Amino acid sequence: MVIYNIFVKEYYNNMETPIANNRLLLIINPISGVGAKEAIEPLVRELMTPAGYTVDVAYTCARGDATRLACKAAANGYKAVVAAGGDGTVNETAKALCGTGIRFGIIPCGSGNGLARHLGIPMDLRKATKLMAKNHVIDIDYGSVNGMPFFCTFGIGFDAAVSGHFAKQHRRGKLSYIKSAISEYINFHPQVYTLSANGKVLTEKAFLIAVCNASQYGNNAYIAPHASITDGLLDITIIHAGNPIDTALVGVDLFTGYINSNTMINTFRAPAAIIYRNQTGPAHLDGEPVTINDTIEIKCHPNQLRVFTPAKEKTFRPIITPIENMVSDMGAVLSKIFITK
Ligand SMILES: Nc1ncnc2c1ncn2[C@@H]1O[C@H](COP(=O)(O)OP(=O)(O)OP(=O)(O)O)[C@@H](O)[C@H]1O
Repeated sequence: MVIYNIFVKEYYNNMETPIANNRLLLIINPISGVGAKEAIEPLVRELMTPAGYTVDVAYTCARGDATRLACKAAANGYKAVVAAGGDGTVNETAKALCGTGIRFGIIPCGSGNGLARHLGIPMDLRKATKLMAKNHVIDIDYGSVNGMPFFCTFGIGFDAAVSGHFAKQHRRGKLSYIKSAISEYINFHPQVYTLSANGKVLTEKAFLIAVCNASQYGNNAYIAPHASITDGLLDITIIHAGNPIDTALVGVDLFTGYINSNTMINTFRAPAAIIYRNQTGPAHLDGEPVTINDTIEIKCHPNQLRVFTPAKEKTFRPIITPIENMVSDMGAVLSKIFITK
């Protein structure tokens, strides 16, 4: 912790004078995911320097650091900011960059990496960095909930309960998510929500309501498989409360990409929505637990964040895309083992 504090202090000292050239700030969250982070800094220097960037590096010490660092970089004329972490780090960093035109890069090393996966950014760290070095960018939408931005998904109900449980775990990574989901399911009670969008109002007892800018929660769990991140709309998925067999089938469809055809689901697109519930309670923004009001105002903000992405956008195909992504994940794990050896 002391070492990381020194890193942040050094970075702030270096930023006393405004910088006007092609500076890139790499923000590394040392506790995200389960992998070691030592290789990231040299990798980014090696690949982004020939791409025309001068690389500065800062490590986060606590929640909120990535936002403070990215704000400072924006104020000091940095041209690109890269977050190495999971969706929480991506959220904290990206929210400081919306509307600035500063290029935002993701090196996915979190537990879920939902936004990176949606954008087609490789899970292999070298491949993800090589992709940034190609300098291809698009402007993506983001969503807000009572003024708080999210880039991947926002949810209330079961997914919020899982993110609350996950945040208390000492170990991060996929396995901790699975453990949290099982332990929350046992005591979970669905609530009644009233949702108003596109001039219609509906009231129902739901297992969860997910509002999606991107197609997945992370770990290839496709809660809105056909969501576009550049259409100015949010995909709203309501999962009805059902019995354990219904829920298990929704779970299967979540990973095969067929959730939209499951009879327990109601899904639609809207540029904005309001959800009412009986009381203030838990929710999650990009997997980070928050407590929010009984009245939840949701909006889409089109084309606000400039992100490094692959040049070609892939169309989602049920079964095929999940299998392709699983294979590519295995490749990333193997390459990690190979590099550390
Ligand atoms: N040095 C630190 N010590 C403790 N927490 C930190 C530190 N730096 C950042 N954080 C917080 O760690 C949390 C988790 O980070 P992040 O979401 O990137 O990883 P993850 O949860 O493993 O991945 P994902 O969100 O993809 O599931 C964030 O809320 C972030 O604010």
